[in-house]
Parts: sequence; structure tokens; C-alpha cells
Amino acid sequence: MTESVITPRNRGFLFLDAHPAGCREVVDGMWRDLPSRDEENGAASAGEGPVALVIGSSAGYGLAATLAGLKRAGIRGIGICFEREGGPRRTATAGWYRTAATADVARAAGRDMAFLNGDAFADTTKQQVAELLRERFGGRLDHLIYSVAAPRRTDPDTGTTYASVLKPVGAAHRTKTLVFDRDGAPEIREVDTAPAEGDDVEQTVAVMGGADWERWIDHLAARDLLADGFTTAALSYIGSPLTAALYRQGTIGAAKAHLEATARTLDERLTKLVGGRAVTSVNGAAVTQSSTAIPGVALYLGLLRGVLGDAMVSPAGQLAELWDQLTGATPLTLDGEGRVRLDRWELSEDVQQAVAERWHKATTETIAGLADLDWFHDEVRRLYGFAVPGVDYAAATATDIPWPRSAVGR
Ligand SMILES: NC(=O)c1ccc[n+]([C@@H]2O[C@H](COP(=O)([O-])OP(=O)(O)OC[C@H]3O[C@@H](n4cnc5c(N)ncnc54)[C@H](O)[C@@H]3O)[C@@H](O)[C@H]2O)c1
Repeated sequence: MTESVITPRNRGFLFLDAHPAGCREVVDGMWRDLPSRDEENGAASAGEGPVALVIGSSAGYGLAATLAGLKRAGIRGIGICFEREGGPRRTATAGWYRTAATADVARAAGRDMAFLNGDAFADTTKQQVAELLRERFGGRLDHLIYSVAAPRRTDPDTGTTYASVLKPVGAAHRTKTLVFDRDGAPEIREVDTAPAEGDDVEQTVAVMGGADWERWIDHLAARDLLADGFTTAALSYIGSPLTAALYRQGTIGAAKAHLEATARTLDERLTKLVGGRAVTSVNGAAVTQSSTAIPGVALYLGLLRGVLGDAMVSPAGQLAELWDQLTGATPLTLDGEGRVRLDRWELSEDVQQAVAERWHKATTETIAGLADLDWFHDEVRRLYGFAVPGVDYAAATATDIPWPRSAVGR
């Protein structure tokens, strides 16, 4: 067992190491904060709940989906993510440690939850899941949550690897952005992003659009693994006019439009096939490894928190609501474009107006009074298990945590 004191080393918002005890406490804290399952909603008792597959289960919205599903909807099933094991020079990724902690939480709750570490885009992973479903979960899948954020995808049919980019479409875009210097002092800068060129849009759509989600459904349907009434949701984002040029109207927005169009096609197919549903779930802004990589989003998130404080709805809180809708505990409520909207707290007119006013006033000198920078800074560190209350960072901690062999009764 390797034990060491782990001190954070970072480049901007990216940290090289993760803290296992901190990551565990993040998961335990999310679990404690989740609204508990309402027995009267007809959720099943331990061990007999619906079978779910969560793709992207180790971080951000997928982790929230896994924990909320376990606690709120009584799910069992499979989580898939793509994480790196620890080595002599670096710890494992935070998602590796969070998965170990999530498996323990599931086991303690009496839920059979298996975790696969692999490329969700590969057919071999899809085959593994099909086998697991058959061998361990009675050959029927009730729910699938698709929450992948990835920089690249290899198409199994052609072997072509696509890369997603974060660029505006049409014209270059200048945005304000938030950075922290070596001493942690905030600075507001302007950054220019060149417009998409060549096949940037197609490449981004090929990675972050609906192709792989549809391939999952095709794969499972062809093997007769979808239960009657099967429901599936993929995560989407609309966001503020302040980030629109780079997000919703940018290359990633084209991918989200494709994802939402895929939902509409899948919904028709699933209705006919198993009386099922496919939707996208539009969620609010959250600090994640993926979101903080988008220019302007760190500033936006800090200001949003400055405006909303604790009224920001956590990913776990939003996903608890999504599970209620997917399991029928509450009615599935869609907007005019067939999307579940869990982002209203972010996009309400008064909130957006208040954030926009602060955005325009934001300079290096004024930012501390406009944004909740302490919260944002801590949230970024918590993505890696640092800055988590109650964790003793001076203590040596074991870093070679094994991948979970999480099985109830095995
Ligand atoms: N963060 C936000 O503000 C926000 C808001 C609304 C919607 N969303 C959407 O939620 C989804 C997830 O984003 P996030 O911010 O939670 O991301 P994240 O970076 O926190 O998590 C991404 C997850 O995908 C997994 N993953 C990456 N590549 C994979 C691969 N090839 N195979 C298997 N798993 C892989 C990672 O292991 C991780 O579990 C995205 O569709 C995103 O657009 C995010």
C-alpha cells in the first residue's frame, strides 16, 4: 500500500493529482445531501430496483446521476467512465477515486452496481455491458443516462478519430475570462477565439453529438436488452447569452443541437419498440472539469454564484428531479422541443440580467466584489478532492486504491 501526503500541483484549473480521501468525502457529502427516496413513490426495496446504465458515471452530471439514481430511484446496474489508474509519479484520476467511493456507497445501500473503466465509444465496451446485463441484471435495462464529455471519439465503423473543439461559428469571438495567478489572485482578461474552420463543426458533432448515444441504443435493442417502458436521457446545455457565441452558437452548440435532434428520432423509435422514451435533459451550469475548459465559463460561474448563492441548484439536486421524471414518480415534463428543463433557475430573466450587469462591470479590480471567487476556487479544487472540509491534508493517504469489484452478495 503506497501512502503519501498529496499536495496539489496545478496548471490553471487542471490538477495533476487527486486526493483519494477528499474524493471519497465529496461522494459521501453528495450522498448525504441528496433528497432521500420517497417510499410512497413506489420505488423498489433494496436489490430489486430498476436496472440503469450511466455513461460518464465518475464526474459532474454523470456522477450526480449515479448517486441520485441510487438514493432516489433505487437503481442497480452499471456505471461506465474513462479514468486513469495511479502510478509511481501521479495519483489516479479523481474519477477513479470517486468511483471507488461510489461503489462503497452503493454496496452499503444494498444495491448491485458494477463499474466499467473503458471507452464508451468502443463496441467492445458495448459488448461487455450487454454481457453484464445478461449475466447479472436479468437481461433487461430500464434506464440509460448518457453524460459523456470527451475530447475525442473513434468511430468503430471507420476507425476515424474525431476531435471536438470549442470555437465560435462564423466570426472570431472576444470574451472576458477569469484566471488566477500563481498566488491565487484573480485576473480578468480578454481572450480571442478564432472561428471554426474546415470540418471543425462536423468533428465536434461527431464527438459530442448523438451518434454514440444512438449506437448504444441500437446495440442494446438489437440484443433485446431494453425493458418495456425503457427511458433514456442525454445531458444537454443551453446557457446564457453571455456564453452563447462560444457555447450554444458555437461548435459545441451544434453538437448539442444534434444530440437533441437524435433524442427526437430515438423517442419515436423507442415508443414503437418498447413503449419507451428518449429525451435530452437541459441542465444548469456547474463547475466541472469540462465546463471550466470553456473560455468565459469560469467567470460566468463565479458571477452566477455571486448572484444566486445557495439558490444555485446542485447537479445532484437536478438529477434527483430527472430520476423522478424518468421513473414516472412525477410526470415527464418537456419543453416545446422535447427537452426536460432543469436549468430554469439559471436562465430566469432576473438572474440573467443580474449576471449580465456584473459581467459588464467585471475587471481585475472589481471582480472580488461581483463574483463568489472563494466558492469557485474551492469548487475547482474539490473536483480533485482538495479543499474538502473535514479532510486532513497533512496526513499520509493511500493512493493505490483498487478499481471496485462492487457486487452485492459476491
Ligand atoms: N458542466 C456543466 O455546466 C453542464 C451543464 C449542462 C449539461 N452538461 C452536460 O453534461 C454532460 C457531462 O458533462 P460534465 O460537465 O458533467 O463532464 P465531466 O468532465 O465532469 O465528466 C465527464 C464524464 O465522462 C467520462 N468520459 C469521458 N470520456 C469517456 C469515454 N470515452 N468513455 C467513457 N466515459 C468517458 C468521464 O470519465 C466522466 O465520468 C455533457 O453532455 C455536458 O454537456 C454539463
